[in-house]
Amino acid sequence: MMVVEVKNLSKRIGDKQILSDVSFTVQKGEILALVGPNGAGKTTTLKCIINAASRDTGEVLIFGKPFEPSLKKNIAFVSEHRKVFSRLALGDYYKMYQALYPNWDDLFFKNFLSRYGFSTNQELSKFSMGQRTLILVILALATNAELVLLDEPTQNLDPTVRFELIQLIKQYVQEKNIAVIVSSHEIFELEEYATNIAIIKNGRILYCDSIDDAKQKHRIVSSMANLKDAEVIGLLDGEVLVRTEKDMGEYPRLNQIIIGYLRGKEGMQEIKSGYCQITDLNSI
Ligand SMILES: Nc1ncnc2c1ncn2[C@@H]1O[C@H](COP(=O)(O)OP(=O)(O)OP(=O)(O)O)[C@@H](O)[C@H]1O
Repeated sequence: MMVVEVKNLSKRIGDKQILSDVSFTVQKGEILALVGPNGAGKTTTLKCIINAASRDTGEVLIFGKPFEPSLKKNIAFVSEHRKVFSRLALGDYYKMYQALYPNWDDLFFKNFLSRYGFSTNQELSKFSMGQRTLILVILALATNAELVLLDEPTQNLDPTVRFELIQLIKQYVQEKNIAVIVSSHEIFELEEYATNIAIIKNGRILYCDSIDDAKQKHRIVSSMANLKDAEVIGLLDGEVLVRTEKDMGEYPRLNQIIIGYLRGKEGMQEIKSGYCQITDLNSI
């Protein structure tokens, strides 16, 4: 079932085009990773989905409908800046979320509290940035909302907590059959939990697909390979990411697909007669 449909979203601020014709969909059971460099438009896209930022053109449908306030109880969002109300304790947040979200999963949240031993009397603003990130992501999952948006959910987390959180997100999506959109720079860890990928650069989606299909459709080949039946996507160190239906080269890992699209063909002198030549890989 379709949870989010983003159709041809464009947005300009002043004379800067922030988003250009952004389109993708997210279904139940999917974890879509929105990846791209700083300033690519990831946070703006998330904000447009939850109606926290305006758009110039395009459409966003959530559960098949344009945004309306009643949808809020079915959407949870963890923002990039982890802003929290000063003076509100973790216990206050717990009560607030419980009241706002009718499907609140109390057992899940209580298990989390006992697992980490966090005091509900401590002000949320007094937790470390990593602890605050963890708490806000767990609060978002405990809402049982059918759409969860997480901006950089593993930022500032130590490796153990990061691993546990990734497992929790994965397990939670599978068990509850919800949809998650994650904005992330952590391209090496995405393979562990994302099911779909949307690569964004300069406000444009360069590629969007399920990760399994993306791997099927691309190959890593030598820079001197015959590329007659392949579309060159981008350069990796000494190798090339290509899109092809031919069984050539090796299947890529997700991070190679992402880097290939983000780097593009820059540094490639020319592609002629089916062969590509690399000029200076160190310049990429
Ligand atoms: N309110 C604003 N006024 C002016 N420019 C803005 C505003 N909000 C965002 N931008 C610009 O829009 C672009 C996209 O920003 P956005 O925060 O969506 O990127 P991002 O991909 O989330 O980046 P990061 O990975 O650094 O968090 C940036 O160039 C940013 O400077």
